[in-house]
Amino acid sequence: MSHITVCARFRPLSSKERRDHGDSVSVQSLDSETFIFKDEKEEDFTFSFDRVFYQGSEQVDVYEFLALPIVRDAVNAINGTIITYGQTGAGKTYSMEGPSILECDQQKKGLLPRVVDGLFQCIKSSDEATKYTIKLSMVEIYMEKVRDLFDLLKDNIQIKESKVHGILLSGVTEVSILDSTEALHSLSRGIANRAVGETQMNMASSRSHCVYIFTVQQEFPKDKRIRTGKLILVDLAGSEKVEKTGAEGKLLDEAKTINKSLSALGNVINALTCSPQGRANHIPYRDSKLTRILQDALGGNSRTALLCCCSPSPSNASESLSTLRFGARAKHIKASPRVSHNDDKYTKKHGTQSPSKDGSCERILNKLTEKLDIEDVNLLEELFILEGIFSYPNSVEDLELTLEDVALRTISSLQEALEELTLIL
Ligand SMILES: Nc1ncnc2c1ncn2[C@@H]1O[C@H](COP(=O)(O)OP(=O)(O)OP(=O)(O)O)[C@@H](O)[C@H]1O
Repeated sequence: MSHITVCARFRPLSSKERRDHGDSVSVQSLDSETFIFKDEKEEDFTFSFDRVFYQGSEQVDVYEFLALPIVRDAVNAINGTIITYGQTGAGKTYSMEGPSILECDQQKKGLLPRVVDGLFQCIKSSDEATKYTIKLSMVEIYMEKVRDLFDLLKDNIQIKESKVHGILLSGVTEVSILDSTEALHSLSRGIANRAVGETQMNMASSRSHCVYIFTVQQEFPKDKRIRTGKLILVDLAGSEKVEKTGAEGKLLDEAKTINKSLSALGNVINALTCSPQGRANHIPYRDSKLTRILQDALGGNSRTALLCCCSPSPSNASESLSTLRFGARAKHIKASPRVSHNDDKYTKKHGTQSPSKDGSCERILNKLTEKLDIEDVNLLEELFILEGIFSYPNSVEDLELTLEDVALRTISSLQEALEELTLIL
């Protein structure tokens, strides 16, 4: 079963497009899921998506279909990702933010402010005893560097991987948000910082990927159990081809980097799509910062929604066609979301991922082989794998993450042992 929701959205014609081509459009609706698209050579292509939002569509419809199920899941510790894809000017930011985060009429509010409202509404209607904490981080990926939008001095954030928390942005600012108003002010601050950075670097927002990360933590007072759901929204850089931008020098470098990271995204999607059922083949997440940040999101423990934004005008037909093809390919991703417990017992029970030993394990085991029986070594190896200690720390942060992983797993083992004892007594 596929857990990626792929939708297409056509924005209204712009005044320039109207001037150039009058009211003519390349898209002919068949129903709410299927349409015929006419390319530059007047050839017809039929596309089917989970939902198609035509020119007159409302922001609320996009939110309710695409985002609301993911928001509900995030509050229940299932990770979620919402991505807007398309050429510059296709409506990605309009769909994501609306005309403005802080000041815009209710009807035009974009996904972000609606997601914020949705999160707090879900929390309000959930079990009162459960304690929720929501944190927000905002980063921008520009020229393969990750910049903290709440602290512009942190302009080269490193991406780390923890067995418990999955993909992490090392040292990124996390802002605690207590209600919708506070969240919107924080988002607006991040967006304003993005503009400041752009001026500093002489760059346009369409040339970078903007990533919004909401971390929703649940604490159950009865047993102090903690579950975390991560909700990531990504407003991608424009997907137009390099040659069409007519770029030179720095602009050409930017365009190439964007194309590289978007094709890395395409390659990851392809690898996931082509993976034989139940067989783990190599997924090239490490080929770009974007795919690395989205690793958890695309690879399994998440629900993902992709909004393919297009211009309906014949003047943009070739770019719209490539956006739609990207979406059609993504539709084949197979992923199974799971609840993010802060231990890996679930994974073990369900057998979705088994830790593999890497060089550090091998090094220690080789050394031990010299002194111990092969049976002892085999037992140790089993222990390594069970404990999931398989990454050799190459920095203090890595070491801290590994220790935290082990500590959390130990705590949860103790909790489980205590539960079992309580049942016996
Ligand atoms: N659904 C829509 N309804 C009304 N106006 C829209 C819609 N989508 C986009 N627009 C308008 O079209 C223009 C371009 O949209 P937008 O800035 O969202 O594009 P974009 O894909 O984010 O481009 P960039 O890559 O430059 O960020 C804006 O003026 C926006 O207000």
